Amino acid sequence: MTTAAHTMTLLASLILFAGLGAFVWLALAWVARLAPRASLTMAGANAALVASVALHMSRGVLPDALTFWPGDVLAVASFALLGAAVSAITARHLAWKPGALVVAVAAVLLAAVPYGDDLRWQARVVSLASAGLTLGAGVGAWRALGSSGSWGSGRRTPAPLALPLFLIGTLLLVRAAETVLPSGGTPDLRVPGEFNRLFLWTALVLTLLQNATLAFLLLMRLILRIERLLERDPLTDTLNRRAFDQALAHAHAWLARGRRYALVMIDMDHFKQLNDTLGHAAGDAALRQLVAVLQPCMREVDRFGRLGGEEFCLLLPDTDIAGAALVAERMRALVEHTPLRWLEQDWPVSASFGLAEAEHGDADASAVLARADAALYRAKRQGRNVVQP
Ligand SMILES: Nc1nc2c(ncn2[C@@H]2O[C@H](COP(=O)(O)OP(=O)(O)OP(=O)(O)O)[C@@H](O)[C@H]2O)c(=O)[nH]1
Repeated sequence: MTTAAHTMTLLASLILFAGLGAFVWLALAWVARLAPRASLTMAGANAALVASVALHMSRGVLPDALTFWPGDVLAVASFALLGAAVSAITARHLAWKPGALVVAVAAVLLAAVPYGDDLRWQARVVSLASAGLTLGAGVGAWRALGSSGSWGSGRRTPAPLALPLFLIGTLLLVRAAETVLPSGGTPDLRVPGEFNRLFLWTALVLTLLQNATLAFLLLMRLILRIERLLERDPLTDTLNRRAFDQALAHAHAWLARGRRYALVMIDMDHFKQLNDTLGHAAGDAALRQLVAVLQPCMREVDRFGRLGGEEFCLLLPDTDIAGAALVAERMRALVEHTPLRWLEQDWPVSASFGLAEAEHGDADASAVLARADAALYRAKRQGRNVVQP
């Protein structure tokens, strides 16, 4: 049989868990400086939950004006903060406005009906608002995780990571539904009863799960960021040599299974002269501009890397040399017509292009790369600003 001591112990455990959660998130934000905005918001979500449950437990001990309405508003605020933290981690933008709006509406609705013996209206408002916020956060996280290039990483992350948020939202909906059932128990969580006992046990587990989910999302984001740093050239944000070689080896492995590919080797013309005349900073700007100008000519499946200096290479899967020539010619014309704006003057820029298509006789990708390089060399010999197959 459930006694009042049982439910009070469960409520105290909830305070302990959420309090610990708040402490850990604060440490992550202040000591480890790990996603400080999201971590602080999660600390806030846990702290609001602690305050809300503590006020709930103090009903009848502290003045009603302090424990009822403020406690309920804090409960909704806790879920609003959870939603904001999820957006800060998955979308890198602290979307606090929708949550603040829900808290404000809930606060008004809670104040609309006086707190008396029957607290079902208030329980309904708190549960529905919190469920809406949590499910909203779940949908946001699901979308952000599942979209290609999630978190700017260029690859998909498993959307089901957002599932715990749906679980918590559903539990809150059940709590709201319970208040409309004729058999529904009292919404006062201190009162002993099977439903309250079950609800509090589940809430305990889900509080842990909620914190673990957010911590896991944060870890995932960190891993993706490190992966990105490892494979990107810091100046131009294209693939670095190692990552490009990997992509190339992968494409070459598919050649045996009938999937062709072509390479476009790109090298800026007279880059040393530009560097010497305008300085290294202008050279860097020219390289970044070159990448920005070329990017619209690429498909999502193409891989673009910086091989070194002012030399780049574009890998075009499922493309023959004629297709590569079309792309390269479009790129050449775009580069030629986009001068570098430096010191309020336009400086002409151009690039040379060498092409190669993978052939079944190519032992490995370096043979294809060598042919593209040789073609590029011919393009330079021809006077530059040309495409050479
Ligand atoms: N600003 C800048 N310059 C770089 C970078 N990496 C390499 N360089 C410079 O790029 C220049 C390359 O010069 P070259 O290989 O002679 O090429 P080029 O002057 O373009 O000559 P062609 O390719 O024959 O037209 C050198 O001066 C390098 O110092 C970089 O990241 N930033």
